[in-house]
Amino acid sequence: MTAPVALSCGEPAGVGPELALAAWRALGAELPFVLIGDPRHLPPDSPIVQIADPSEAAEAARHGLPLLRHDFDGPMTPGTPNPAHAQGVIDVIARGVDMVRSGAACALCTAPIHKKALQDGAGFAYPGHTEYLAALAGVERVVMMLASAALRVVPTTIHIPLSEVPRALTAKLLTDTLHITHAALIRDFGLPRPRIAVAGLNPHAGEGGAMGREEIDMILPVIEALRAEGLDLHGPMSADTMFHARARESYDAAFCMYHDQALIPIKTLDFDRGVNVTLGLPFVRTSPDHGTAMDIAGRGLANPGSMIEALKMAHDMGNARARDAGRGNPG
Ligand SMILES: NC(=O)c1ccc[n+]([C@@H]2O[C@H](COP(=O)([O-])OP(=O)(O)OC[C@H]3O[C@@H](n4cnc5c(N)ncnc54)[C@H](O)[C@@H]3O)[C@@H](O)[C@H]2O)c1
Ligand SMILES: N[C@H](C(=O)O)[C@H](O)COP(=O)(O)O
Repeated sequence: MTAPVALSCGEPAGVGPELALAAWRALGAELPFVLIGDPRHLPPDSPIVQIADPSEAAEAARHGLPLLRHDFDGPMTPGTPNPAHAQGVIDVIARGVDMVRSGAACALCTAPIHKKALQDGAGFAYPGHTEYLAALAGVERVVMMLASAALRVVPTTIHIPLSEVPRALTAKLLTDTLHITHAALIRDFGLPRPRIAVAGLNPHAGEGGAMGREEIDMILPVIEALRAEGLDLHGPMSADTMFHARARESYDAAFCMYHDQALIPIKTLDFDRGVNVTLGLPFVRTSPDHGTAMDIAGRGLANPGSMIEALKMAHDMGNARARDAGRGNPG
């Protein structure tokens, strides 16, 4: 029997807990996952099955939402984070990582956290899951990808102010991020020769140096060096014209320079099915593409599509990696 996906509860006052329930209603026992969280944070009368061990999840999922209990102190009001919950949210993520690293779970899926609430409530030192998971795994460099049937995107820089992006972009960062992306497209997305389109940083990809020199001084030399290694890279491309339907047919992933350059197109095209997946970790981690949606939390309005896709991707990738490991294939 395959291990379940571990689903961390995320911000209790956000839409995470209700989406876990909606995902169980959609997936049932077909795709066993276990929510790590506090049963009091789910809608009243939710069909929860509390379990003591992840190995019980598959059977439990036939009857209700499998839940590994993690108690939080203090009340939960939908839409308003309780600072007393912040440390618990962080601890649940770490518990999920322990489960997947021990083999008790096949992959980790994370419900959204409210970053500022964690900073204010518990001094959380990381801008998001991505950086926290890298620290927990002891990995220096990980990569954020958002993926859906319509598009895959990678932002090279992630959670930093826009004003700091040009300084943060270095040839080494671009090279490492492209290597990780390329390897993951082969290993986890089954693309033997992935085509990667690399965006420029500036309008019109710098217009030959008239609107910025990062393309000439750094991005193009990195592309040329990696092409010499055999990577199928195109660019630097003008970011404004690389996301229309015809352009998207020419590549498997769009490699972008900063957060919104990458995330605006995918959230515009496929907000209800986009999945955030962290590349470069020693385990599989996915998440829905949206945040805590405080404005609609607890009202039954949240669309579970992205959570369902995130659970499916976690399950499929986690099991594919386990099969590869069984065959002695490091991927
Ligand atoms: N994986 C994560 O942990 C993650 C991802 C993105 C944002 N966040 C965090 O979430 C918090 C809120 O961020 P935000 O307001 O920018 O983005 P958001 O995605 O929470 O909300 C943006 C808008 O989309 C709507 N929305 C979001 N999810 C929806 C769903 N499933 N169904 C229907 N409508 C939905 C919201 O109601 C809101 O109007 C921030 O703290 C942010 O950092 C966390
Ligand atoms: N950058 C992501 C987004 O905007 O959708 C989001 O903040 C998630 O980041 P983490 O997975 O690092 O929490």
